[in-house]
Amino acid sequence: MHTATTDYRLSGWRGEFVHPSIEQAFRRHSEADAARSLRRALLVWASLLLLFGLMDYSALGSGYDLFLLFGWRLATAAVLLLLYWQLRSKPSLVSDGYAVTAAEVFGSVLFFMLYFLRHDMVSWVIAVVAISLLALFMFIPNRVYLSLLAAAFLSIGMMACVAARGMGADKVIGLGFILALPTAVGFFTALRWQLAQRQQYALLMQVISSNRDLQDEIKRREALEAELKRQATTDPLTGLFNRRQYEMLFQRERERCSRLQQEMSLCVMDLDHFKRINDQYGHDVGDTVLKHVAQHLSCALRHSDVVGRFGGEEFILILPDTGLEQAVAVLNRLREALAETPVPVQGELLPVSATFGVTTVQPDDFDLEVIIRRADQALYEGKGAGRNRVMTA
Ligand SMILES: Nc1nc2c(ncn2[C@@H]2O[C@H](COP(=O)(O)OP(=O)(O)OP(=O)(O)O)[C@@H](O)[C@H]2O)c(=O)[nH]1
Repeated sequence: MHTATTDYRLSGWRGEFVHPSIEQAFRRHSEADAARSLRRALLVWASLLLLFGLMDYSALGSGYDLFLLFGWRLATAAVLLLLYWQLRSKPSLVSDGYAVTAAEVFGSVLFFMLYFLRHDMVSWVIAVVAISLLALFMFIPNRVYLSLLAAAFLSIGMMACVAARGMGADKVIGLGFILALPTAVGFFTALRWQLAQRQQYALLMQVISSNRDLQDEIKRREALEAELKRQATTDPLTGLFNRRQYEMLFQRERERCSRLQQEMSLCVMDLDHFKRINDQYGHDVGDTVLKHVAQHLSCALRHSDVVGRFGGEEFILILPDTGLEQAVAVLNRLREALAETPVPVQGELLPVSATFGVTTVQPDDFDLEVIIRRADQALYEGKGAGRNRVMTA
């Protein structure tokens, strides 16, 4: 389960997520892209600044005014390029927005200078200021209110310049209205853009989260399926194959061995005097012994052999690609190892032994019950002959 907040509500007037941690996550997510587009914009801005310097030269010729203007252009371009360079290593500058706002305020001063020094293009300056006001909102993603500050500085500065040149109050106020228009358009466009970006991000996060939940659910179901399969095919106490499973595996191995013309043996194994263990130590100890023996059988036999619990303290061993003589040798080794490995219970070492009845599966042996009965008969004889031995049938 995911504990992180999933409160994707948006504040319409701030243009941000209501929850600060979600807002931060969004900014981290979009930072690299935003920094890339801001750097591109800074480069264009710096290039235009320098390019328009050529027009200053043709209008003013060489002189103090040109040097002043060109000096400011160079200084602004340097600030913009410094920011461009900084953004490469520190894309978080785009999210906090202050450095970009400072650069914008610095760059705005050029318009005031142009207004005073380029008498040939006074009305042009005002038109360019109006366009720049719009552009301001595009330069600072996620910080629409900082853009508003920079826009206010540029607008009020421009109005002050107009007033300083002796224009009447009606002209100054008129200019204020003219500049308020692109500011309002820029502000609301940026606000809507910010909201749209965040809505898209919220959708993306919800899809990712749903996918993750789906993956978790698939994993949970796979584990459940595996567990159900395990329960359906194994004996709960020993973990060995249950009757249904070893019957199925027997048929598969029998067909495979007959196809490859290999021999195959089947053995029934029964613990000796197991009743005594139960009676003397209790049923729980008896269970512990059964688990120990099951573990022993699984480890000692080949991976291709099939070990199942036949019932009670009886086990069934299916040995593919194994003739009778070979099976007897294997089972004798198993028997000896079992007898030599007492089971530790209640601080004691409990000796355990078993009797084995083994038979070879004949080509006309199709019925497992018949084969088991044959092996069981040998086992029965082994019990009668004193137990702890391997008997053949
Ligand atoms: N603890 C435990 N005992 C079981 C389980 N299934 C069967 N038994 C016990 O196994 C014992 C089998 O006893 P018997 O059939 O008399 O055989 P035995 O005592 O091993 O004697 P021999 O086979 O003749 O050597 C009985 O006491 C059953 O109760 C089981 O799952 N857990």
